[in-house]
Amino acid sequence: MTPAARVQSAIDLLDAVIAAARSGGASADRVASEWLRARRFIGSKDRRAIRDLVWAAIRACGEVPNTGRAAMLRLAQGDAALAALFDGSRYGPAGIAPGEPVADGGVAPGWLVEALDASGIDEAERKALLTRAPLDIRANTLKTSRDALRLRLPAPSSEVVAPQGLRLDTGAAAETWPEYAEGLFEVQDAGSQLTCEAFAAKPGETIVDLCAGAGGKTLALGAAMANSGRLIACDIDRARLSRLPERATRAGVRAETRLLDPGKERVGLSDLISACDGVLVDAPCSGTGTWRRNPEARWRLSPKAIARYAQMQAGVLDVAADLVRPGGRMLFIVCSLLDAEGAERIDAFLGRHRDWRAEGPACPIGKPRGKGWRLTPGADRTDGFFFASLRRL
Ligand SMILES: C[S@@+](CC[C@H](N)C(=O)[O-])C[C@H]1O[C@@H](n2cnc3c(N)ncnc32)[C@H](O)[C@@H]1O
Repeated sequence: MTPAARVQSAIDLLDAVIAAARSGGASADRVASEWLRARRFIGSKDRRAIRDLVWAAIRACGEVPNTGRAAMLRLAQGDAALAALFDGSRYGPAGIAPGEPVADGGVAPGWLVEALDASGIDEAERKALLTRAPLDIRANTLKTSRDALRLRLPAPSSEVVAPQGLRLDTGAAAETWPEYAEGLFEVQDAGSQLTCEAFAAKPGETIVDLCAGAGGKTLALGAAMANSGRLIACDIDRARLSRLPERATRAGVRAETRLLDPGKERVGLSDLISACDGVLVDAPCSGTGTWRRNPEARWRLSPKAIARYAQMQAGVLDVAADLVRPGGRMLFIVCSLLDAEGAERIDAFLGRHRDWRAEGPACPIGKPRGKGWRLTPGADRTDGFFFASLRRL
């Protein structure tokens, strides 16, 4: 493929990503995988170059662009070599017409920039939300140690502040390595690892991971508990939860799974009311802290969506509160940096539950935010998280 043909392919793929974002369809990652699967004739170097162009264009556009070409033109505004590829060559994009529409730049839609600003995320931090994320892994202490793992890995790594964390170069194909198949490590952002550390699950405890999804954090809790005690992973999403047992088997983690009925969570959890030492609430959220990995997610948000997430967060917090024994604890986590999904949710929870107190979560990096704690890509070089540690009196 010529460089210009790669640009035109990236424009075509962007059109598909934009259409999916507008209609609430599949994520950019899935759209790209399907688009490339249907074009097997495209070689691996070209695929990588097309993907890189598409993701760079997504990062460059704060609002959902009208067309893939307008998005690519926005990227080309800061890149003369890219602009020169709009040369009308065979398979390449047509030349740039005078006054041709260019997509808006910026970090995010205006209302969202304002909401981040009001939540103490300044311009430098907002820009950091769109940098490329490193690839972090967590040594699985059920099977190895961080030092032993480091010696076995086929690529260089550096230690991160999370006690079992290692950082690899972006793009390392870690999930294809035999050490991954053996369950010696999991791919998990260092910030996510630190939230699990802050929860401090211990052997012998009864722990519920209420919003377990496919088990990213469940596996870390299982390792911390050394498979002693009871670990119950719950979710309302059958497809996500069904991926957990296979991952747990690979990691050697013993965990029960429970599919809950939305709105009737307490029915499915009736045997665990006031019976848990701890409940982890990794609540559904807008994901504003994970734009480094999913930059197109910011095209899909709306004030209404944030309000819906806030309502869901209040709901799962109240369910979790019923499960914790007196003296027990809960850790609320969101990968969002908006106060509406973080500090404000905790204030509202404490207003509804007078028998609960917030405790400063133990974390070696980050900053306090309201009654919780925050990790940010700019200051902490992790995904963005808000988390709060709560104790039942
Ligand atoms: C942030 S994701 C969890 C990610 C997961 N803990 C991990 O580390 O990979 C939030 C999850 O909450 C689930 N969820 C939403 N509402 C819920 C509810 N009422 N009860 C339990 N889970 C819920 C969603 O299906 C989603 O899987």
